[in-house]
Amino acid sequence: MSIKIAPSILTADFSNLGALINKLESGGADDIHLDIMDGKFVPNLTFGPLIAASLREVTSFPLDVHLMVEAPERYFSAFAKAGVKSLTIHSETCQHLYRSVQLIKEMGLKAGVALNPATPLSVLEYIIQDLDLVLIMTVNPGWGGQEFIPAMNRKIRELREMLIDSGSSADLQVDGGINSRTIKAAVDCGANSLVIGSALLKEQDLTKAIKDYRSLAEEALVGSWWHRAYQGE
Ligand SMILES: O=C(CO)[C@@H](O)[C@H](O)COP(=O)(O)O
Ligand SMILES: [Fe+2]
Repeated sequence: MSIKIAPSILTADFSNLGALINKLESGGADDIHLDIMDGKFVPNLTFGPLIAASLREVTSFPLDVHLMVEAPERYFSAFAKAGVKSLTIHSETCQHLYRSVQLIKEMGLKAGVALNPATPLSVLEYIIQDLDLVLIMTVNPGWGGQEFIPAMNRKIRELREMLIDSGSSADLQVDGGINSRTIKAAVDCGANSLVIGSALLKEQDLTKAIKDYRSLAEEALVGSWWHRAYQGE
């Protein structure tokens, strides 16, 4: 199981997005995390598939889409046409979560499910084997720059146990408030994919910052309780 660093561009200077993406790519990030908000499921409003398609023009970097929108199925095909790699939908927004996951996979994309802080892991019980990624919200969705909710570490640990028990090698992604103070405990508990927004984008030297975050996370991974379960993969 490898560590993945997925910068979120939510707090970026949007007048200069192409240049930022190129810097993150050459700086060694694994994916770019795109936060799509509809002003309904979450109060904030961001952008949609057109921006994803424009970014696709300037980079071949994997685009990882986090859909914080009601009835997300309405946008699957537009994002697929925009050339994104993965779509992560919130369980709270889907009447038919299983069907929505299948639709994403039928479009040839990786499928993820995100859970708000208060949503129990039990919603994943009968679907976990179909997922490429599970995203644990470690803040309330809607804005960058919030504080990590400490109670989420137990949830991360319990989800990692579920993934191991079901033989799944899906990524366990954490999103919200990840920084140099919180990254170690999140990986210790079971996270391997780290969305980092404001803490990363405030750095002058993005290459160094990505490298430093990766080192902190890899060190925590090697010392973690769950690392050995994936050896030999
Ligand atoms: O999905 C979200 C917020 O809803 C995130 O992707 C944040 O944008 C991460 O930003 P930081 O908490 O790292 O600043
Ligand atoms: Fe996100």
